[in-house]
Order: sequence, then structure tokens, then C-alpha cells
Amino acid sequence: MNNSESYPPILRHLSHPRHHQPDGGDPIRESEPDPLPLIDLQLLSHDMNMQKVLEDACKHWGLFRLVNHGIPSTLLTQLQHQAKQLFSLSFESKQASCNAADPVTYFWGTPALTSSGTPLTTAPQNINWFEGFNMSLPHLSQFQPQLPQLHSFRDTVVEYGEHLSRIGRRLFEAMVKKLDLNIEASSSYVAESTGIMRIYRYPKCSNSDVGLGMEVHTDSSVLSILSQENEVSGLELLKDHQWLTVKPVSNTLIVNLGDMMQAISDDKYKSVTHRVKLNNEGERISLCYFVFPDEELEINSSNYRPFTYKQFRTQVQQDIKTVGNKVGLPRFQHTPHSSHENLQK
Ligand SMILES: O=C(O)CCC(=O)C(=O)O
Ligand SMILES: [Fe+2]
Repeated sequence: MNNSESYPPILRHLSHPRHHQPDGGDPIRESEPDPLPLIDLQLLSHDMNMQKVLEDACKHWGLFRLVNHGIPSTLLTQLQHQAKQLFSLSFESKQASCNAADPVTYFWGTPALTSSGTPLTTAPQNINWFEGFNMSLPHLSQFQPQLPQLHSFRDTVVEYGEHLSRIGRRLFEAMVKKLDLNIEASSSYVAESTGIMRIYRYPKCSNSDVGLGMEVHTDSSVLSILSQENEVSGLELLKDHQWLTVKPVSNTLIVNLGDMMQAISDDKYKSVTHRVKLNNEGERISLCYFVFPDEELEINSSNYRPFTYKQFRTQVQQDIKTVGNKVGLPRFQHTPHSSHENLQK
């Protein structure tokens, strides 16, 4: 089997006609030094300067790079290696490996999934050029996969997931401290029962006209934590009307704030708009962890009417089916927003 046959058939034809690409502003500035805010997790508990850097990153970027996170580098490289092996299996075996009732599902072409991890629509408006596995972390350790490769991967992801939930909680606590919010149980806002892990593989592509690896969107999460250990770049964030590359730097994590964090902070913090471009250097593998509030927890703020994450998710799914894309937070503003120019996931 050649590598192309390990991709879903629809992703094997990278010569598709041009798809609509949302206006990207200026081209990526690959050669410039990394401009992202840098947060040291170990310093965060006691260093006021670091707390200020975090506050500014949340207000003005919605994204930062995290170092000293406490995850052994061997675990990060092992994950990347095992993910690569998993993706290199034939499309048919990946497809047959999970079904909708499992905590692990296989999907491609669209990031919009139902809460059980199956694609929301069978005919997405644009193809997103990736394949992925979606894993519900709380149910993962009991999962008995058919594919032998999924056994060792499951165990590694369970271990990684424990680190991420620790990191997510610490970051959230440091973020809300700066907001003077009266949040008693931060565990309901970054609820372990909601943790999702996704791994993605984006094909190598020399023709960026085919479309995007992943469409322009904001995440619905409170926080998303990304690991990109394979040196192929692709992720970009929108900052001051320009797309900036989020370079892969070994042993660092990328944290982005999602819509729930923006709502909890009453718009003081920002849910970052981002996308993934295809790359002609090689295929790219990324691992993304998402954490959400407890489904039934009511989020109260002055800019939005009270809503639960469950209501938000239902609205997003309804909009994707009816309008064709996510509208997101503007749906919950006191005065409904009329311009939905941002395509959000
Ligand atoms: O693959 C990436 O780098 C980003 C993925 C992403 O933005 C998402 O899953 O929401
Ligand atoms: Fe995202």
C-alpha cells in the first residue's frame, strides 16, 4: 500500500478545483521570529510578571505558547510516533476500527461532529483536508479497540490526557484570578467529564489553491491545548487582520482560548480565530485537547443571555445544518448580531 492509499479516497485527489478561501490578509511571515506570548507554567503560580503576560495574552491574542508544562518530552514524541503509525494504516482498516457507539471515532473532511463523534453533515460545504480520530477521554481507558495499534495509543493518550486536565485546570485558575470573577468551583468550568482529544493528519500538498486543511473557525471550548511535534507548520491565527503562523516548536504546547472562555470572561478574553493551511514540506500531524464546562452549568455574563454549554452546542449544530456554518457567540448576545462574517467551527 502506498501512503496515498492510507488517506480517505476524497483526500487523495489534491488537484480538486479551487475552493473558496476566506480572505487571509497578508501572507504568512515564515522567516520572522516567533511572536507568540510565552507562558511558563511553573512560574505562573508565584511570578507576577508571568501572570501579567498571561492576562495580556488572553486579552490581545487568545493564544499562547506554553513551556515548563511538566509533560515528559518522551511522552510527546511517543504520541506523535504512535499517531503516525495509526494514520499510516489503510483507510479501510481505520474506517472499520471504530463505530459510533465507541469513545473513539474516525472522521475526515469536516471538523463538525455530533457529541458522539460522528460527522454532523454528510455533505459539508467545503472539504477540510484532514482525517482524524476523536476520543472521549473519560471513556477511553475502558475502550477495547479492535485495532492492535489503538491499544498502545489508547494507553498513551490516557496518560497524556491526565497531564492535560491538570494543565487546563491550572491555567483556568490563573486566568480567572485576573478577572475577579466569583467562580467557586473551577472544576465545573473545565470539567474532566468533558475532555476530548482529537488527532489530525493533514496531507502534504504543493498546491495551496485546493483549500484549507481546516477552515477558519473559533473553538467552542473553554481551552484547547495543541501539540504539534512533527515540525510541519500549518496552524495560523488571525491577529490584527493578519494571519500569523503558529510554528511547531518541540516540547512546547499551544493553548488557545475558545468561545466559552470568551463568554465566561464577559468578552475581556478572546476566542481566537484560526485555520490550518496545507503544507508542501510534508504531512502534518497534530493532537488537540478540548475542555468544556459541565453541560448543564449556566454561564452568566453581562454581554450574553444565560446559557449552558449544552444549549450552545445544540445551537452550533443547528446553524451548521441550516445556515451552513457556525454562528457561535453572536447568537447569545443580548442584541442579536447581524454580521456573521466569521466562519466558526
Ligand atoms: O490541527 C491544528 O493545528 C488545529 C486544529 C484545530 O484548530 C481544531 O481542532 O479546532
Ligand atoms: Fe480549532
